[in-house]
Amino acid sequence: MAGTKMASKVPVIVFSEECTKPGTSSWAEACKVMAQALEDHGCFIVDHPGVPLGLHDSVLSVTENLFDLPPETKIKNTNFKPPLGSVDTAPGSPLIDGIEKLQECEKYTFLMWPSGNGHFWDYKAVHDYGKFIAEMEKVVFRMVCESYGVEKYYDPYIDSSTYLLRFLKCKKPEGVEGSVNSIEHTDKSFLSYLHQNNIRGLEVRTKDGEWFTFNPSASNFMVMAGEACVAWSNGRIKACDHGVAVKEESQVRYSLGTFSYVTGMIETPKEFIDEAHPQQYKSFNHIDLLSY
Ligand SMILES: O=C(O)CCC(=O)C(=O)O
Ligand SMILES: [Fe+2]
Repeated sequence: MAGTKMASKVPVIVFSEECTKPGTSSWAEACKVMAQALEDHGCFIVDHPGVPLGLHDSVLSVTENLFDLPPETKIKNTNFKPPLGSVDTAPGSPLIDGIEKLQECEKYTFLMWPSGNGHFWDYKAVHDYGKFIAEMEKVVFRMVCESYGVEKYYDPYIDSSTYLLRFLKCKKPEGVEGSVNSIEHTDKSFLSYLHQNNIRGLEVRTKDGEWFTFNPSASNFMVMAGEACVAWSNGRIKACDHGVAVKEESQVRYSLGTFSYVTGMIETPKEFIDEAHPQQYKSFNHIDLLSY
């Protein structure tokens, strides 16, 4: 299949140059695979050959440095955004709200490292990562809009969407039998993008109810629909049920959860509504959903 490979039940879409060009046959094929995967499992994997060289290593190295900071430093971040995802949302868990904006990355970095130990590269790496995800969302959302014939909603959505990055750390303590599990949940984001180091852990529930383990790599991103996307699509798209189960002992799993959300109202396009599909969700403010 052009631009896509079915390595597993959760499809992998290769974001090659050809595939990310609207109008090509691989673009059309990817649109189909993406919409079907979102309806079936609420997720798909993007294998992105265009990840800038070194971005994966540099952003994970910032993640490690952040977790090495003392709790009294981490707690200085008073942005207790209600959870967009559901894992490790304790005060002080590192997060940057508005990762696509350089000044937000800068502000957070200086809050964490006020003595400034030459951390320009850190916030630059984090910001580059944010920009990269925001660009990926542009392709993903354009494909989604095209699949459902709702292209006119693309611009207003992209103009009002923003990205929250949560850094996550999980380690299975020595001597514990089985795996260390997080709770199974769906996110409240519009879309979530999960990327991580090489310690496996992320599991998603597929259409048939089985758990699928994400195989991490520097170029792989799990893209999941959150509850806001379900409401927007009038229930056509499913929210991805997922959790984290770390089985490898003494290994530290670092992951980056980027959650897109809209600063404003989520409204179901009328194209999703007809007699057979009556409107299921009233318009709502996305921020209100987060505190619900
Ligand atoms: O660590 C992960 O890969 C998953 C995190 C997650 O599901 C969340 O924060 O909502
Ligand atoms: Fe989540």
